Amino acid sequence: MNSTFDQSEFLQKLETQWLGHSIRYFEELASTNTYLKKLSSQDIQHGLFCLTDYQTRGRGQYERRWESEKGVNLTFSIVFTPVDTGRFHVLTLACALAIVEKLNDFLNASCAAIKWPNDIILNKKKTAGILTEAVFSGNTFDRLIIGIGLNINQQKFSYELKEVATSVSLEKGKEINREQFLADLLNRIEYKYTLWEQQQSSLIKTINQNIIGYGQWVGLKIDDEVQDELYKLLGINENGALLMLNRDGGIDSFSYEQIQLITN
Ligand SMILES: O=C(O)CCCC[C@@H]1SC[C@@H]2NC(=O)N[C@@H]21
Repeated sequence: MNSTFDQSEFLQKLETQWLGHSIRYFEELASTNTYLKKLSSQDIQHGLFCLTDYQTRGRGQYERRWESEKGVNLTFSIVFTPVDTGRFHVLTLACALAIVEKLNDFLNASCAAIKWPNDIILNKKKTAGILTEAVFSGNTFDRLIIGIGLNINQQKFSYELKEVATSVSLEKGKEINREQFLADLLNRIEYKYTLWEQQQSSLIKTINQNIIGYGQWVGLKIDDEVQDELYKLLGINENGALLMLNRDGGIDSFSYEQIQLITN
C-alpha cells in the first residue's frame, strides 16, 4: 500500500485552471507549510502546490504535531495570493467544505462534516486537518498558505489516536487512488476559491450547513474556560466570525482564536 506519489498520473488527472499545475514534490520534507513559507516572493505564485510523502516535522494547529504514515496519505500545502487580504478564515472553511463534499460524494453518504474551526470529521472520527498561515513581508501581506493533512490509506493509528482518527480507506473498505482523489479535491478547492473571491453568500450558507452543531445548543469554552450556559450555534458570518445566540437572546460573535465548541 505504501507507495511513492505518482506526479505524472496526478497531473494527467488534474482538471484545474491554475491550482496545482506548478508542483513541488518531495519524498520527505520537514513540513510542506514550512517549505512554502520559506520561499522568497519571487519564487512563488498563486496556486503553487507542495506535496510530500513524509513529513518529519508536520505541524498542526495550536503548535501540535501532525503525524502521518509514510506514502499512504496526503500531506500538502497550497499558496494563495489573493487581492482581498481578509476573510481568510472563510477561505479555510471553503477548503474544508471542498474536502467534506469530496468525501460525501466518494463514500456516497452524508458522513463527513466540518468540526469548527479546521477539522474534518468522517463518521465521528477525524480524517483531515487544516493549518492556515499568512506570510508578511514587513507589514505587507505576501501570501496565504493552506496546508491540508488528509488520512487516505492509513490502516492503523497509534494507541492515542485510534479511537479518534480514521482514514478514507478504512471507511470505504478498500484502497484509494491518492492521485485521483487529490486531483478531484483540487478541482473542488479551485471552484470554492472562486466563490470565496466573488464573496458569494451561497458559500457561507453551505459552509454553515456542514458545520457540526449548526442550529443547535452547544457548549462553549471561552479563552479556555468552560461556560455554564449553552449557546445556539448560528454559523459564521461573511467575515468568518462565529455567531452564537446566548440565553438572553443576544448574539455574540467570536473569532476562532477565542473559543472552542463542545459538541457531541
Ligand atoms: O488538525 C490540525 O491541527 C491541522 C493539521 C494540518 C496538517 C497539514 S499536513 C500538510 C501541512 N504541513 C504541515 O506541517 N501541516 C499541514
